[in-house]
Amino acid sequence: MTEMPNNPTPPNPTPPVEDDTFEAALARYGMELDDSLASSLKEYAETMWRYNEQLNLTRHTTWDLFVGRDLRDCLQLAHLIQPDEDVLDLGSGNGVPGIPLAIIRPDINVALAESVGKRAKVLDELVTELNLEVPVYASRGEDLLEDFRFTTIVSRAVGSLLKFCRWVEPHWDGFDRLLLIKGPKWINERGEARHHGVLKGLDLRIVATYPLGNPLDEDSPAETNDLTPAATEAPHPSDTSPGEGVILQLSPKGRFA
Ligand SMILES: C[S@@+](CC[C@H](N)C(=O)[O-])C[C@H]1O[C@@H](n2cnc3c(N)ncnc32)[C@H](O)[C@@H]1O
Repeated sequence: MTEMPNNPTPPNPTPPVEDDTFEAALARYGMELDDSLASSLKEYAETMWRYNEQLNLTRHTTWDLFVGRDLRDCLQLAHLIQPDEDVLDLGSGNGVPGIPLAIIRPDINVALAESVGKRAKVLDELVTELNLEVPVYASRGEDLLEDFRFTTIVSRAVGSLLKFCRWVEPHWDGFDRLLLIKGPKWINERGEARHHGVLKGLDLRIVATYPLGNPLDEDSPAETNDLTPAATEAPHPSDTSPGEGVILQLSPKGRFA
């Protein structure tokens, strides 16, 4: 007769793992992408995560974070760019938003600027591996504006509004507008920028707002499938809830009437 163990193995306390696949995360966030676009974006994330094992590029290493934060920001941004624009991603780091933007919008020209040489080298290898025609500059983005012209500079998680305005202030002839992806703290950043007078002569508009929460979290703001940009007129700050992401557009007054 087989002896029963004294201490039988307890039931596995780990809760059932959610379906952690790209496709399941897209469905959770209500994003419908065509198969070839989804496959290119998935390839980007998987390749970037592989490089992330050698060099710290991102902390967004689950499909929920990639889809809910990185991809959501990039899809919002993609709606705001006109065909044929020359776009610079300033402070590209892991390639967000520039690389997904180049994949989503093959009709525009995207370049990446990354000031840390090792990261720029990895970005260069990454775009080569993904067969993307995206130049990577190992340089401070604002310095590139001495030699190149862009229609739009895009950026996420690189510097406060104050810092950005100071960096690009001497270079407004080198580009038409800035599109900055920001979280709820943008209102404080605007206060700081105003306090230092760096917004004088500039138009600041909110050109997109969208919920940041996880759709599985009941406390998070309601998710919508509407990826169209929100109003182009800046609403009152209280119109954006604490859980919202925004895209801010800055341009010299009167440039975009
Ligand atoms: C926190 S990471 C953000 C990366 C990515 N944009 C994202 O949203 O995940 C900021 C990156 O910007 C780079 N950086 C900071 N200032 C820069 C500048 N003036 N020009 C180019 N790169 C810059 C840093 O080296 C770093 O890799």
